[in-house]
Amino acid sequence: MVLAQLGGSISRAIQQMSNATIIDEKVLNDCLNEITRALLQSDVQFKLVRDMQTNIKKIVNLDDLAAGHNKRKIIQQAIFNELCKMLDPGKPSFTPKKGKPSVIMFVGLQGSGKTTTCTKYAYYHQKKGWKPALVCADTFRAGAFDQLKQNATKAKIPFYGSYTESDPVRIAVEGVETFKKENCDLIIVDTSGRHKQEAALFEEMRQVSEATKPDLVIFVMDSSIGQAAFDQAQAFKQSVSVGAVIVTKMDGHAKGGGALSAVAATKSPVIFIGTGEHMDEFEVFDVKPFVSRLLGMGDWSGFMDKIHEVVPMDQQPELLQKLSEGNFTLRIMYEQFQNILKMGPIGQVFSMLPGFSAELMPKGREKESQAKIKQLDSSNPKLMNDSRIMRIARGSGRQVREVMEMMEEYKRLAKIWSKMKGLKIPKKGEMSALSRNMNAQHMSKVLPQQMLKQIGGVGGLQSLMKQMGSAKDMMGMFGGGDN
Ligand SMILES: Nc1nc2c(ncn2[C@@H]2O[C@H](COP(=O)(O)OP(=O)(O)OP(=O)(O)O)[C@@H](O)[C@H]2O)c(=O)[nH]1
Repeated sequence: MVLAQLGGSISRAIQQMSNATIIDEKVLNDCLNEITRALLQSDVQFKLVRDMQTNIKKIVNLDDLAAGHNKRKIIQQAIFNELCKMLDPGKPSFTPKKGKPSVIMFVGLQGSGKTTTCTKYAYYHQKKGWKPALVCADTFRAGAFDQLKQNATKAKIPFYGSYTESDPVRIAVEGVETFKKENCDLIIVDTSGRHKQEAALFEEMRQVSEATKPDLVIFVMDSSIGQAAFDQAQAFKQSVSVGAVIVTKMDGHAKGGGALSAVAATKSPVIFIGTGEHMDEFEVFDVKPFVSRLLGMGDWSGFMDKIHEVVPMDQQPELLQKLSEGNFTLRIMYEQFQNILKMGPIGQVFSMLPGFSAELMPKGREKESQAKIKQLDSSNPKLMNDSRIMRIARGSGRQVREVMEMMEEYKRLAKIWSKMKGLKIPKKGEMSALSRNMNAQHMSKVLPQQMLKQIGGVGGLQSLMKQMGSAKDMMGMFGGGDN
C-alpha cells in the first residue's frame, strides 16, 4: 500500500532524529525536510506542508525546552498533531441509525469506484447487523445495473433496478419506496458517474437528490487525482449537499495523502477508504487512529472493533479467563488464528498493532501468511514427538519443516502468554486507573522490546491504553462491552 510507504518515510525520519545523541536545530530541520519531501511526493498541497513545518517549529522551540524534557516525544507529538490537523475537516458526518430507514445517495466521477463502494458500504453494515439494500439509478453506463446486481447477489444484499426504464429519478424513487416498505434501514442509491463540466448530468443528479431526499450524500473519489480532489469535491458540493466522502483505490496510488488532505480542506469528512477491489478491502476512516497507524503507532480501538466482529461474545470471557491463568494451548492458538483470518485482510489487521506497519505485510505476501495460519492443527503439543510431526506433515500435505515452524510459533506465543498469568480481568464498567496500570505492566512484558520502545515504554503504554483504548474498548478486550 502506497500510504504505508508515506508512513514508513515519516516514521524513519522520526526514528533517525531519535537516534541522534543531541537533538539540535540541524537534526530537527533534517527530520522535517524528510517529512516534507514524503508529503510532497504524496501530492499534499505545498502550502499545507509549509504551514505544518512552520507550526512544528513554533511548538518545538529547542532553546526553550528545559533540560530534562523529552524532546523526541514532544517533536513526535507535534508531528502527530499537525498531521491530524491536516486531515481533520473539523466537522463530523451524519451517522445513520440502525433500525431507522436512511437513504444514502452515492455520487462521483466516472470510474471512481462508486458501484464497488456502494456494495462495500452495504456489506460493511450488513456484517454489523443492518438491513441494507441497493438501488441502481445509473441509467447512463451500459452494464451498470448488471454490475450492481452481480455485486449485490454475491454479498446477499437486496437490489432494485431496471433494464428498460431510462429515467434515473423514477428508478431511484421506486427503489427507495420498495425498500422502505421492506423495512430496510440503509437504502443506498448508486448514481451515474459524471464530470464537473457535464452540466446536464449534474442537473440530473440534483433531480435524483431532490426526489429521494437522501439523509446523506456521499461523494466517492479516486485517490489518484491527488490534490485535484479539492476542485472536484467543491463542484459536487455546489450541486448537491455532500455530507461525507469515501476515497477509493488507496492501495495503488502515490497521491493518497494529497487526496485526503485536499478533501479535508473542503470541510467534508472522509468516512471510509477503499483499499482494494475486494468487498472487505474497505476501512473506516478516523483521523487520529489513521495517523497513528500511518506512523506505526497502532490503533487499539480499531483492533478491538475487529475482535468484536469475529470473536463471539460468549467465547470472550472464557478465552480471557484461560489466558489470565497462563493457560495457552495449541487449541487456543488454532482458534484465535482462525478468528484473525475472519478479521479481514491480514495486513489491515496487523497495521492496527503498535510497532507494526502495513509495510511489514506487503499485499502480495498476505496469501502466503494466511496459508501458514490455516495449516495449524489443534493437537496436544506435549505429545509432539518426531513421528507425530512426520504424520501430521504427511496428513496435511505439508513439509516437516512447516509443521516444526508452527510448533516454534506455538512455543513463542505460549511463553508470551505464560507471562500474562495474573492479568486482572475487570468486571463490566470497572476499568479503573489501577487495573489499567496493572495490565499495562503485564502487557509490557509481552510486547517485543522494539515495539515497547516505540510506544514510549510502560508509561507510554499506560497512556496509550488510556487514550486509545477507552473504557469501552478495554472492557471489550476483557470480555465485557455490549455491542
Ligand atoms: N484497487 C482498487 N480498485 C478499486 C477500488 N474501488 C473500486 N475499484 C475498481 O475500480 C474500477 C471502477 O469501479 P466501479 O465501481 O465500476 O466505478 P464507478 O464509479 O461505479 O464507475 P461509473 O459508473 O462508470 O462511474 C473497478 O475495476 C473496481 O474494481 C479500490 O479501493 N481499490
